[in-house]
Amino acid sequence: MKKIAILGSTGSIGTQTLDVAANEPERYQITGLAAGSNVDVLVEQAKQFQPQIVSLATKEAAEQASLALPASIKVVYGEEGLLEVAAATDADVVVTGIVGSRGLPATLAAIDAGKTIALANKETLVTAGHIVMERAARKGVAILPVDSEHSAIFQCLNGEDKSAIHRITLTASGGSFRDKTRAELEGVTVSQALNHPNWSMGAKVTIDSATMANKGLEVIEAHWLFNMSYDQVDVLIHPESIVHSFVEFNDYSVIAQMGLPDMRVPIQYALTYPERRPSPAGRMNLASIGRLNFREMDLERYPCLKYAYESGRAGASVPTVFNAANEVAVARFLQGEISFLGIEKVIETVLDKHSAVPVNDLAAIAEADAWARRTAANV
Ligand SMILES: NC(=O)C1=CN([C@@H]2O[C@H](COP(=O)(O)OP(=O)(O)OC[C@H]3O[C@@H](n4cnc5c(N)ncnc54)[C@H](OP(=O)(O)O)[C@@H]3O)[C@@H](O)[C@H]2O)C=CC1
Ligand SMILES: CC(=O)[C@@H](O)[C@H](O)COP(=O)(O)O
Ligand SMILES: [Mn+2]
Repeated sequence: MKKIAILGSTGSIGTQTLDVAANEPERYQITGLAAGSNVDVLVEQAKQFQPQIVSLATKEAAEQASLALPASIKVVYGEEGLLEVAAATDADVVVTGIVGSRGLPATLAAIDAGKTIALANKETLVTAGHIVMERAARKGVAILPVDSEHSAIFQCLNGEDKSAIHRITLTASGGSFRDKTRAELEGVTVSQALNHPNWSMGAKVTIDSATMANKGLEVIEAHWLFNMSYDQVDVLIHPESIVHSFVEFNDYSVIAQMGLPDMRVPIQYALTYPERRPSPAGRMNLASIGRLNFREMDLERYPCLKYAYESGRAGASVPTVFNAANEVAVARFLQGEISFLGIEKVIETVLDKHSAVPVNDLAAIAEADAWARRTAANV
């Protein structure tokens, strides 16, 4: 029986994790669930999975949930509540399905408590990859990728010697505007941007996918997860999202991982690793897909990816600033405050204003993050 705590249980990753668990209920026990404001969904989840503890973002939301749940389920709230779900249950694995760098303290708390991390929250590694990876290594804790591309690379690398890897390639669908020119991006709407062609995901990652900032975050995530230099991490446009990523070895043999775009496969693999189990996902039929397409990435078309590579290579506080500027810019776009092309403008302006500083501890990360958020809010 695998015991699981889920941070962000009401979101896209969280609900699909529970789908995986419900598919083989005898194999999983849900020990904790943390959500933001969606009380109704959290209460339903708690009634079905009977965790030891649930957490919501605010006291009011927690009080509402308490009224609907049996006394056997502890209800907590706020940052402390989130940390309690991350670290204080007897979970073996913590699934990090929260959005943004706000997931960092809970991820670190789970590592400190010796929990295996099933990592979906890529911003955690972008903002503080050196701290997270060092802490996990010191604690002997595994960080298993949930992000589809990184799960693919993880599966392709299975047991291979790192010195045998030439490079890894992350595939990118191109997002909701993959067939539009830059000129056509003027005036696109939020609802158009939220219409991803292949994946059904939360709003932030869907917008990141359209700007290609998502692939930028993923390049930095891959750098940390697989200890690769930025020259070894490539990106290729693949509109069908069937080849989830691939590894090229020194002998020029290439191993790719494929399947229908369904996050329940990488989520489940992080939960069952090193075992494979039948999953609730559909089976791929290449004959009916017929054709797979690939095209070169264009950094002029997708400047957010260029900024991500530059930020990753610069290191120090720059990836933290890139991530925070992007988070604020996406939130401003979703609120109708700035245009779609305004997202890249905000990131570019914040990066231009920033002078890199060392970020050796969490206080320095928090300072760089806060500076970037303040600056991005006023561009
Ligand atoms: N969705 C996907 O397919 C993929 C996602 N990822 C990554 O996974 C992460 C999650 O993405 P996704 O599931 O799409 O996001 P969603 O927006 O769908 O879900 C976010 C979750 O976080 C919860 N949350 C918000 N605020 C708080 C808080 N203060 N405390 C605790 N929980 C909170 C939300 O709760 P509530 O709704 O109750 O407010 C919700 O459960 C992101 O980093 C994303 O980049 C990576 C690969 C694929
Ligand atoms: C499903 C997943 O892993 C997302 O992060 C995905 O990467 C989005 O697709 P694109 O970034 O390829 O559009
Ligand atoms: Mn991904």
